[in-house]
Parts: sequence; C-alpha cells; structure tokens
Amino acid sequence: MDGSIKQLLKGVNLYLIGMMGSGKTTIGNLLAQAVNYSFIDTDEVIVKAAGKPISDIFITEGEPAFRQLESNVLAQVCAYTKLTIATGGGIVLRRENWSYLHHGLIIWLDVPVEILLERLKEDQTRPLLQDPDTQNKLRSLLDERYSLYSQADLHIEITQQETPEQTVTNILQAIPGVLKTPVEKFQN
Ligand SMILES: Nc1ncnc2c1ncn2[C@@H]1O[C@H](COP(=O)(O)OP(=O)(O)OP(=O)(O)O)[C@@H](O)[C@H]1O
Ligand SMILES: O=C(O)C1=C[C@@H](O)[C@@H](O)[C@H](O)C1
Ligand SMILES: [Mg+2]
Repeated sequence: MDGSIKQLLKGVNLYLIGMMGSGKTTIGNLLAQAVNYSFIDTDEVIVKAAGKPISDIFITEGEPAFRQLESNVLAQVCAYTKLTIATGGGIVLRRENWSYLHHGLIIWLDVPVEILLERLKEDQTRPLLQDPDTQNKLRSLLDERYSLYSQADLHIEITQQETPEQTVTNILQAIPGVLKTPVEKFQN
C-alpha cells in the first residue's frame, strides 16, 4: 500500500454507504486489505448476533427492530479505529446514525440502477427486494435515499461495469482530496 495514504488516514475509519448491491461488502473487504485495516460488515455482525438471516429478522421482528440493531452495531464499531466498515443500504435513514458515521470518512458507492439490477437479479437474501417489480423498487428506494447518500464525504460514481479492484484504486486516489475534512472534524 502507498505509505502516504496510511499516514494521511491516521487510523480514521472508512464507512462505505450505498444501495443494496452497490458493492459495499465486496469493495470494503478489498479496501481494508489495501490500507491494512480490519474489515467489518454491519449486516454480517447483525446476522451472527441474531443467529438468522436478515430476511428472517425482517419477517419475525420487523424492519424497525432491524434498524435499531443496525444503529447499535454502528455505535459499537465507531469506538474503534483502523476499520473499513461496510454498512447496510438503509444505514443513512436514521439521523442518529450520521453522528456515528461522521466519526470517519464516509464513502458513497453510487451505482446506476441498471447495474444494481443486473447484480441482484438472482438474489433472494435482501428482504426489500422481494417485490415483483424489482426495478421500480430499487428506483424508489434510490429516490428516497439519494439526498442522504449525497451527504457522504466522498462520492464514487460507478458509471460502467468496472472490477472491484478498479473501484478500490479510484477510492484510494480520491481519498487524499477529501481527507482534510474528517481529520479536522476530530481536531475540533
Ligand atoms: N465491480 C463490482 N464491484 C462490486 N461488486 C460487484 C462488482 N461486480 C459485481 N459485483 C457483485 O455485486 C454483488 C453485490 O455486491 P455486495 O454484496 O458487495 O453489495 P452490498 O453493497 O454489500 O449490498 P447490501 O447492501 O445488500 O449488503 C456481489 O455479488 C458482487 O460480487
Ligand atoms: O437497503 C436496505 O435497506 C438494506 C440493505 C442491506 O444491506 C440490508 O441491511 C437489508 O437488507 C436492508
Ligand atoms: Mg453488503
């Protein structure tokens, strides 16, 4: 890894936000390796703690209960440093979550609905996609959330089919340009 990025980061956590299928888990894993951070996925932490898949949590306990678990996990992880954190697609919905996210650098993976659809067409694990009109559902979720995702520190637009490795390279190149902001947040 480029030592200068490591010095710039100073252990600041990297939070990946974005729609279902935008690649938070996939990219987060690779990005963590690239900057020598540990990787955490809030969805995976919840699944392990609950002992059941997210779709079951939605059915048995409901979405509000899932959102509360998600906030609890985020509150716990933001106490640590040197983490790359893949969040759930809906993490941006609760105002309290932003106070946790802003402890670190927030990176939005902005992927067009057409690519999301292609990636998620066979997926049965995401409860909010169990809708006959997946395209419409994804579009309305993105419309609802667009202004929230836009509050990220770093906007990574994925305009074509690119490999996860290419996206990680783009993120690493863009980080120095925005890093001043979160470090200043710590110093204030
Ligand atoms: N260039 C790419 N970058 C990231 N993921 C990709 C890419 N191409 C294909 N994929 C695939 O897209 C799928 C969705 O990615 P992933 O599970 O990482 O998304 P996510 O943002 O974590 O979704 P969720 O919010 O539902 O957890 C995976 O099967 C992944 O392999
Ligand atoms: O976009 C969403 O609201 C979700 C995305 C997934 O990461 C999971 O957190 C869950 O399926 C909800
Ligand atoms: Mg994920």
